[in-house]
Amino acid sequence: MFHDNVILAIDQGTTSTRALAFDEQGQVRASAHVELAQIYPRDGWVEQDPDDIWRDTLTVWRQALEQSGAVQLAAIGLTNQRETTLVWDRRTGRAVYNAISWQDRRGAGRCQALAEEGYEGLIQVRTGLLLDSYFSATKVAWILENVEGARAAAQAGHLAFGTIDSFLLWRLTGGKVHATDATNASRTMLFNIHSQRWDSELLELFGVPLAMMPEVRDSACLFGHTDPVLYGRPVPIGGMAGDQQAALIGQACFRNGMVKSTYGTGCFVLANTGETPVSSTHRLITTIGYRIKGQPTYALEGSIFNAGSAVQWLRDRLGVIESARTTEYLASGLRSNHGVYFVPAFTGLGAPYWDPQARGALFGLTRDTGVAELARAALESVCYQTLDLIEAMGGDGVSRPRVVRADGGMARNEWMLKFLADILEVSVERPTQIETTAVGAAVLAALTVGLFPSLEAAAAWWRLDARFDPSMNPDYRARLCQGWHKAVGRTRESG
Ligand SMILES: Nc1ncnc2c1ncn2[C@@H]1O[C@H](COP(=O)(O)OP(=O)(O)O)[C@@H](O)[C@H]1O
Ligand SMILES: O=P(O)(O)OC[C@H](O)CO
Repeated sequence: MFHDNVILAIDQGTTSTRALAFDEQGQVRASAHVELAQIYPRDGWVEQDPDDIWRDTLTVWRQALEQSGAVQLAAIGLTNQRETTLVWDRRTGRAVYNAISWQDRRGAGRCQALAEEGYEGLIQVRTGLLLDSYFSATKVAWILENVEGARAAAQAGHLAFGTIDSFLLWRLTGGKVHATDATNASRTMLFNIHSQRWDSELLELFGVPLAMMPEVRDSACLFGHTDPVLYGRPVPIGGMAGDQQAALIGQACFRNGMVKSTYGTGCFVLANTGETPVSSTHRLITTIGYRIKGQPTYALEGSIFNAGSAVQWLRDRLGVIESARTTEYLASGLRSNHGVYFVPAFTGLGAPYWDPQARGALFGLTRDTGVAELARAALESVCYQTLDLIEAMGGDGVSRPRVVRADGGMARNEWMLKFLADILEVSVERPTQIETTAVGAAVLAALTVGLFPSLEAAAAWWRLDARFDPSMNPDYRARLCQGWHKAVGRTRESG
């Protein structure tokens, strides 16, 4: 049935939009990507142009499909940067304001005020999230309060809210379907992760009418068909999930306790915690990993805001390395980091610290410190930050995994993966396909069109490329980790 057919995964990310065409064995037949511009209207504000997002989606779809040489497009799976918020007019399909990015901090004051009024506990219990402007609630509230006529139009039922998945689904189906999946809903701070419904009290708290909200569906289901004008015939859209949850699926982390860690600009570690949500006392997020046939599988998540961005900074701002790849050669040329630590808190520290005031710092510099030490310290910082998350998860009762599955662009760096294994004291596995986000979206769509009998069967698409085992002397490791924690402490004091 699938011979010469492909499943198309569309991955609408923060800095780029990608499409990958997968064959029935899970092999990538073709891919295309386009960079997405960010708009910075004010300090702390980050937006994107909804029409760019839509145009790029169609461009990468067409390019990938053309290159794949496939006879038929069997189904589409969507995955997306999460939390980014859009409000559009159902009558025209046009967004009433730019997409407000997950990175946008304009809702911080509102969150602070709500925290002072004592809402943190309620929000954590209902949504699994920390009260933070990272999530969608304060973004949609801002649009309703600041875009002329928005509130009245929303009350009259003309406006629709959605994260990027929902917006693309609306456009792809020609304005026929307004829905999202449970993983994306769980990032809005308006969704009750226990009842699996929009929370009326939270909607009221943020002044968001229920009529604006998309229907919440399973991550794998027939969301709708594309408008025939797009491909000549309707194509089923069979899967949707937020990008980090899609990576959990793409990494085949289907059993309770399995952990994946994605290293791109930032780093997101997710542990599958099974059918019971684990409530964190260590400032991690409880989120929906995926929902299949009405049954949610929960995950515990730790987000690090700066990982690959530390390497980018060395390359683009300091200009001391030619490419991200050279960090591997530089780091492996040293016997030790000579006490140099880099805390890349460019935009504050994420989990488990959640310190927006902290700023980046370098420690332990001497006259002998050179580019190699800086490059190595940047790579090491990503590993130490992962350790902090794994330890926080341990504190929340998630037993230390035996293996961490790593992916994302930075997982190309083998020196880093070996150091990660040493610091975590667990094995690190890298799959052959490090674009696991797209794999996850394709898996969900493939499940819906009957390529897999169950989600777990999609583990057949996961193939090991390389495994890194820990071998560092425990005392030496303990000294290194101590140095890191001292550096983080000093960074926070100086913020
Ligand atoms: N070999 C490498 N060593 C270290 N860092 C790398 C390497 N290759 C890519 N990176 C870093 O990984 C990031 C790119 O990963 P990618 O998954 O494409 O990111 P995103 O999807 O967040 O834009 C960049 O920040 C880059 O600096
Ligand atoms: O687009 P990415 O890969 O940077 O991922 C963004 C996350 O989904 C934000 O929560």
